[in-house]
Amino acid sequence: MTRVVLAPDSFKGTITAADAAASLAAGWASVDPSATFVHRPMADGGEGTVAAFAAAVPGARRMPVVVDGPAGVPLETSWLLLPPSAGSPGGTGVIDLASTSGIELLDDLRPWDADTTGFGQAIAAALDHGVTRLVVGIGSSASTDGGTGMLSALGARFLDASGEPVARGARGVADIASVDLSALRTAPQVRVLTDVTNPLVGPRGAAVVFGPQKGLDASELPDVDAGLARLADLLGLDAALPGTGAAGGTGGALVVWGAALAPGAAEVAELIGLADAISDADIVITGEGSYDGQSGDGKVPSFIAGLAASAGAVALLAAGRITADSDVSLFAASASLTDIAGSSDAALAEPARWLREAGALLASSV
Ligand SMILES: Nc1ncnc2c1ncn2[C@@H]1O[C@H](COP(=O)(O)OP(=O)(O)O)[C@@H](O)[C@H]1O
Ligand SMILES: O=C(O)[C@@H](CO)OP(=O)(O)O
Repeated sequence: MTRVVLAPDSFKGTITAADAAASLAAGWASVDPSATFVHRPMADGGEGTVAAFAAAVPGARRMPVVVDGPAGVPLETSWLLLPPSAGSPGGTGVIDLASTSGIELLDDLRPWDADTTGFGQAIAAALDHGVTRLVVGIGSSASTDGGTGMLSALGARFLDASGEPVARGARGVADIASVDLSALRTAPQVRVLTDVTNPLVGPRGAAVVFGPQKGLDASELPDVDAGLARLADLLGLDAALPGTGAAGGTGGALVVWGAALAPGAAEVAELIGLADAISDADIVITGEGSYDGQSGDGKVPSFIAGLAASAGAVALLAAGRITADSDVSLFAASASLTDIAGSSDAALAEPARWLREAGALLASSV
């Protein structure tokens, strides 16, 4: 009897990690009906982080909240309440920025006006509930506001040269002349799961690397980058610190709030007990939308491959696409939905169908 752990990341824009895991399991079972399955949908701090905790932690409860979404209109979303524990008698609040201020919540990109206010409002709701610990995931954001929206929702004030509050979003960052943190709410224990380790500014910074996917033109990047650099100066933040550039600079804002940043995949794996789940597994299947040259250290698939290797389990990969510059040598076998479906469009259109096929293919390959 084969013991299979399913631990994919979400396939951004097409299928959640939980649904990807279910499809892979169904495909595997069609070839190997006696196999047993443990579902551990993964996340890296970006989209699906709350869902990963919800799937893995008994007694976790979704807490509805209405926030100012990235489109500039109210958004019904939720944060997750984990039961009280020895280290956190008031319970733990899990919030991911992707669910409150994420790029997937937009029909049309708003690079200058989307902001992270909604994320701060969800954090405030968890604090109001009385949680004594926060786990927050950042990534998949719609904005490059340096986390000013989040800090504003927690009591900070960002003022222009005349002492007036600046506009929300990246638009206002350039106008910030002073910052008033006197009414900023006190942070409890906060663990931040960052999906990338980029610094706040410079050629690998939040604006230059992630601004274009949010809709910024190449010609606009230097101004946004310079605004973030000035903001870091005003906040006394080290703009070179790894992770400060996650989610449009929200990583940096969380450091200012007193939080510790940690690479998301490893931290999510630890918090959902993935090593335990893998310890007696024969096979571990992971995956993500695009397995490419950037899928190196820290991303979900390579991290899972390492965990599988240390547990003596066979690691397998299913990805929407697998690019030529990627390293698949970490896996005993891999399956590309694009190859199985015959085209990228087909793979994008029916991810669950092709993930079932991938599960069957992988089961036949070992
Ligand atoms: N079902 C799919 N088939 C083919 N490609 C996919 C599929 N789902 C997602 N992708 C590709 O993966 C990209 C997202 O990559 P992903 O690894 O999920 O996110 P990230 O890089 O932010 O962690 C999408 O832009 C898309 O091109
Ligand atoms: O939100 C962002 O700015 C980036 C980096 O954190 O997210 P993603 O890696 O999902 O593109």
